Amino acid sequence: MRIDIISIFPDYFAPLDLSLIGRARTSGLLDVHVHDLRSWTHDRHNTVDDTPYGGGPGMVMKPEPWGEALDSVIGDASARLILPTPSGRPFRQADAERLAGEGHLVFGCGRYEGIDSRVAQDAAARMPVEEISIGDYVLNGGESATLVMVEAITRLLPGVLGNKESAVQDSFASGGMENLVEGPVYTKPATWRGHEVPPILLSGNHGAVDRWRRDQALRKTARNRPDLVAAMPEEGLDRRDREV
Ligand SMILES: N#Cc1c(-c2ccc3cc[nH]c3c2)n[nH]c1N
Repeated sequence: MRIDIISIFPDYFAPLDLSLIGRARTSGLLDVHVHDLRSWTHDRHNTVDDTPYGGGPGMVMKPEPWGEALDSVIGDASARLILPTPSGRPFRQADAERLAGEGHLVFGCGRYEGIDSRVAQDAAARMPVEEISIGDYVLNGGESATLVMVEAITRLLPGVLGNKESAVQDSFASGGMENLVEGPVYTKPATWRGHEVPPILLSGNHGAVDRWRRDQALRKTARNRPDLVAAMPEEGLDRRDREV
């Protein structure tokens, strides 16, 4: 997979040199390029914003630099443009799984009051464009959202997660624990500050451990995410599972 990221704060993406994603880049599993939007400005102040038509507070990102940047970065017809925005469709695990199957993703990181809307309109004539939000809270720009989405997507690529990590047991992952959050996890020592590891986990009875883990995941989901429990089909859940 190739990922291009366009931002006025390219240094924001230094974390993509670290850990599993950094290793995936080094090994060639993942090809990430970060671009400074100001590279496509031509005035002495490298201007990327201007006042909004119709008035109102703040500034809007000018279309010209974005148009030139996207023309330059998107050489192939297979690219998909992702625009993080608070007004976008909610980003879910299913989106991460879907986008992990793409060959080329381009992330356009807005700032200020956003990017001139004609940029998405113009791009949509040439490629799929998705406006996506990572949650119902306000950030100062699209960079944090892009980091979140890049991590959620690229960790699913074959070979990125090592033997020590697993995408199967994750919260929200498919494979029988859909729509459940993860239950509690434990490691050595068996006793720590008087706290014992649940004996079932030391029993060696894998069937009983799996049932216990699903029960714990259901309980935690009911406690922390009653919205997910309410959305579950009736079969497979008893009254106790719905108790907080
Ligand atoms: N995704 C997302 C966002 C944002 C966001 C994204 C882009 C810009 C550009 C200026 N302000 C922004 C906020 N806020 N909250 C989210 N969930």
